[in-house]
Amino acid sequence: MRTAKDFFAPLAVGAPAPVREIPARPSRAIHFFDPGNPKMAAKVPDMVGTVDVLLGNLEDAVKAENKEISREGLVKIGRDVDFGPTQFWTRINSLDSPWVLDDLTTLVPAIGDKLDVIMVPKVQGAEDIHYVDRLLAQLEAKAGITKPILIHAILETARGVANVEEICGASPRMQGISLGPADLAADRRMKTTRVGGGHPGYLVRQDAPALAEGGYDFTGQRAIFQQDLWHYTMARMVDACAMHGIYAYYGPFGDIKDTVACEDQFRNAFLMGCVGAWSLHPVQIKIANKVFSPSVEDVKHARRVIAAMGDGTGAVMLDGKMEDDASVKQCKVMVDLAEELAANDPELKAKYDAIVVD
Ligand SMILES: CCC(=O)SCCNC(=O)CCNC(=O)[C@H](O)C(C)(C)COP(=O)(O)OP(=O)(O)OC[C@H]1O[C@@H](n2cnc3c(N)ncnc32)[C@H](O)[C@@H]1OP(=O)(O)O
Ligand SMILES: O=CC(=O)O
Ligand SMILES: [Mg+2]
Repeated sequence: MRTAKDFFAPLAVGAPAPVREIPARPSRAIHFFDPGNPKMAAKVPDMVGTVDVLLGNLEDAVKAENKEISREGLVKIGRDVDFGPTQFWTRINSLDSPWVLDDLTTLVPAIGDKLDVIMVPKVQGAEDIHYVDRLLAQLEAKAGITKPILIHAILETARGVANVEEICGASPRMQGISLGPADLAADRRMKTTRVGGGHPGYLVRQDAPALAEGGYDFTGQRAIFQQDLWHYTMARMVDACAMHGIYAYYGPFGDIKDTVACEDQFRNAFLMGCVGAWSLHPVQIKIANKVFSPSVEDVKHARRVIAAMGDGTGAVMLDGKMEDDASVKQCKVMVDLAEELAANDPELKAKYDAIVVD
């Protein structure tokens, strides 16, 4: 384990100094595209400014025979496109794959000055982050890169979940973590066959009504309540990320046509502390942008509480509810996020600016 004195030292002579704090940049939707798919690649320049993160995916969903074409496509996009306010990320192949070394040794020299974050799939423990950390430092030094490339890990193995705290704290490059429900389900031997979302079989059933003569009626209709399969993992991930000052994300929602359930899944993540989710299809960008932006009502309420609480200490009654130091802190989280997002999103800024606090 690196000692505190060494934690922020560059891991290669000539590599840029690691950041001390992960910048709070908007990342409501991490939009996946295959850089080797000409139709998707052609859409990228026009998506700049409409989405917070554009991620060129090289891992799963790219056919083995197309890995090199996709990598070359990503280099071309990285060189040609001006990303403006939009972040540019990539997802490399897994660390045990035959492609990952070429991914890193090609991408960093070619477009390392454009890449904000590298997403690493199937992370099992801190050792995986240490490997990428050192290699990135060596490649950055060799290429003369001046801004350190950050690392984002996907939580999609049972061992990764068991080690999530150490993964989050493994390097000052750690930007955040996404839940990868599809691979995680397979690795855990869950009996689901979908990409994220709920499952109708994972439920709690209303108690059977009692009979007048004693006993219970097990034959009638009873309400069922579908439960969230991902709650435990999401909660562990959010706590681990918050503890290390990095960001948590829900990952993919594969039922592209079910925009309603997608919105629900994203909203659960937002409420639990995530800052964004993946978008697999352009239709999911709008959902993420909406859900991960505080609503006008929430911002208005938060501003009222902050105003009513003065210096932020003590207790007041507002609309019949007690507010105190802890509710002010929650309201500040909401208002700070709103301000961060509005700084990049004029439409959102206009909505928040129009709020009148009574
Ligand atoms: C499961 C765990 C994971 O690892 S999830 C992450 C890996 N998966 C991915 O990255 C999947 C990315 N998305 C896709 O491949 C496609 O969106 C899938 C889901 C296959 C659907 O594609 P398709 O049947 O073409 O959809 P469509 O006809 O509605 O497309 C309309 C136009 O939009 C385009 N489009 C589609 N997806 C994207 C995208 N992600 N980024 C940019 N453009 C996209 C299509 O090419 C199509 O374009 P056009 O109108 O024909 O010119
Ligand atoms: O990569 C994402 C997943 O769900 O698997
Ligand atoms: Mg996966």
